[in-house]
Amino acid sequence: MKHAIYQMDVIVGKPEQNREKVANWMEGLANVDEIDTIVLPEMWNAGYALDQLEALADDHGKQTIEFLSELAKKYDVNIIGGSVANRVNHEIYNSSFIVNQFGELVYKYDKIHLVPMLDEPRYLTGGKQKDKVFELNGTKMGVIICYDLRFPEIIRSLILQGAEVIYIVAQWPSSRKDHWKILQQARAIENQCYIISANSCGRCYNTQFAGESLIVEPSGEIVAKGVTEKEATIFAEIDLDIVKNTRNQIPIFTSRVPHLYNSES
Ligand SMILES: NC(=O)CCC(=O)C(=O)O
Repeated sequence: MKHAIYQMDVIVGKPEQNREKVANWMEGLANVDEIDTIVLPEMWNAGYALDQLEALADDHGKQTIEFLSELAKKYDVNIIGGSVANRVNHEIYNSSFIVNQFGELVYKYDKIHLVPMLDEPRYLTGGKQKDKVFELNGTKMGVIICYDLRFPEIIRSLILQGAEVIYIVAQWPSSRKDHWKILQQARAIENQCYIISANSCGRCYNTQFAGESLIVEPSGEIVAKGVTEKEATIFAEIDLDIVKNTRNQIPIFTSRVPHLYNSES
């Protein structure tokens, strides 16, 4: 599966301009014919203009779904639609929409863990649905949003549902970029899966976002990486046989003893 990740400098508070930016980026992908899946970052419609989201959030994700569907059909690609500010009645969620190459919405995920350091709990509502895997081209996958990366339980849950690839869409700050890299490598190793991340790279008020979007193999090796704090397109092909081989060589999923784990839930 060939991927193109958009490490985007999101224009804060300007959904229309950001949609135009994404459309132009796709238009400019020289080899779009060969790409199977596109990945966008977190909150790419409005950025972290949290105090303006009442006016800027997409109503029931309608505009976003329509926009992503059209692009998916036009370029014959699956789209891991990053996430957008999404108004559902009186609440605003940080929601990811996944669209397949036929333009069909295959999954929606609302970010569960809201970030106190970015004031998200004041403006957003946390997702209430349980995480689920989705399928693209016959492969089970999962998506999480940024801060979710700090909660290993959510990725393990997706893996136990059969996911072989986990997408992380993010606006992760430069100030904690070591965590960004190390946590992704750890999640890839402990779950023997691919981790594919799209981070943003610009500034929002006083926060600089790190870029450094990654593709990490099940061994923890980084096979592709975006530049630091600048816009970039990261191309990488993943080989799902590597997941199977890794799981055969170090069979952690048959060695697990779940009835001895003192789970909280
Ligand atoms: N957008 C985010 O969720 C940022 C997460 C973050 O800053 C952190 O986990 O550290």
